[in-house]
Amino acid sequence: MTAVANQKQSSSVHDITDDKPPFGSRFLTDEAEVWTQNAWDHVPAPDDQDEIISAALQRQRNNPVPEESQIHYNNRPARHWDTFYRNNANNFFKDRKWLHNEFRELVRATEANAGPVTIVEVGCGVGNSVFPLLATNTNPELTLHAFDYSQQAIKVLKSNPLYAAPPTGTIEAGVWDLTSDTLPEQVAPSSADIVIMVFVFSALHPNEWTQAVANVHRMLKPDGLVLFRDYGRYDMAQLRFKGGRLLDENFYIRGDKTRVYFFELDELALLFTGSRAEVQQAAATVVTEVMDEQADGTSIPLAASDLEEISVPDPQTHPILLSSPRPALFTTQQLGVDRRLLLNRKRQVKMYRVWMQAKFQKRSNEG
Ligand SMILES: C[S@@+](CC[C@H](N)C(=O)[O-])C[C@H]1O[C@@H](n2cnc3c(N)ncnc32)[C@H](O)[C@@H]1O
Repeated sequence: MTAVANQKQSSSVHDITDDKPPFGSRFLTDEAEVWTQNAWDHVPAPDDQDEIISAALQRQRNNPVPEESQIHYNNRPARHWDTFYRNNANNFFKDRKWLHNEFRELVRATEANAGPVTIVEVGCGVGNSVFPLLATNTNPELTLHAFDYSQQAIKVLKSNPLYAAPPTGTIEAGVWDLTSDTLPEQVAPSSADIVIMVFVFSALHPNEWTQAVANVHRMLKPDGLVLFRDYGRYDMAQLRFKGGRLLDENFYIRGDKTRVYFFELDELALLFTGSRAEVQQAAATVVTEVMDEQADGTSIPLAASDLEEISVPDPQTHPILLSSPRPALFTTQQLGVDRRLLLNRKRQVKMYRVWMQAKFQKRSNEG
């Protein structure tokens, strides 16, 4: 299967989860029931997962991308996304209708009486996150800014009829590189209430992470929120990469020349909050949330091993994060692993997906 086809499959994964109960509330108690649904939450990986991971990493490390090609892929990556959107227009990613289920702040921000709210999406693509928000928005004082470094993506986004005539609120899109050293001119420092980052951070080179986080921090108001969702370590999409795709540890080039990184919890915590210690803190929060769900009867107990998996930071943190002290820019409101077993019932295929989901809040004492 080509990487593009792989990606298509991962896109359809999002379709399956649309309009379903939020993050972590469908639990598989009886293995015999497995084929009765399209998706289950927090399903531990199969017993032989360690061997599957080792074999995949070995295969990938044995045949990494040669250095001269790395330069080619990492140089002006936006053009590869331009090609991607020229080939796929708005037919690839489905609308992310689940976004407001996962992040209730988005529901509040789009209510009629919410008052002035500014939301910025970085790496918006063709608008699969902003248009569902705009379509259901009843807040006349909502301002949506959508940025992507692919000119082609922004062109397609602007051709959406909702862009020219939003039912209420305003939307403005533009070309901007999240890793540049200035903010987009439409967004003043400390002016955004919410920044949405959905499957964009994984497209950056690890060398670009620090600047990207600094930019997001700079555009947010004190106490403003980052709503984050992206690929997690050893997701099925990572393990499927064959030889000739590995750029750096956990960082790959797809067949269409777009890049993708697979994150671990402690990496995200270090990047946004500056310390590993917050990982344990944050992980404990996630565990509590899951247990609260049990208390009100909506779910059933997690396996102990699953909880442990959430609360122990992975030692394989990218070296770039350990090379110098990180500033404590944000606090963590949510940081968790969303593990889902997705089933293709027709083909009787099980897919173990791993996503990271987080809410980071800009420290109020920061300007
Ligand atoms: C996987 S797509 C996700 C698109 C959109 N967020 C969604 O949910 O459908 C990743 C997007 O990030 C954009 N992107 C990657 N690196 C970027 C950067 N440095 N600055 C701005 N956009 C970037 C790509 O052009 C692409 O549109």
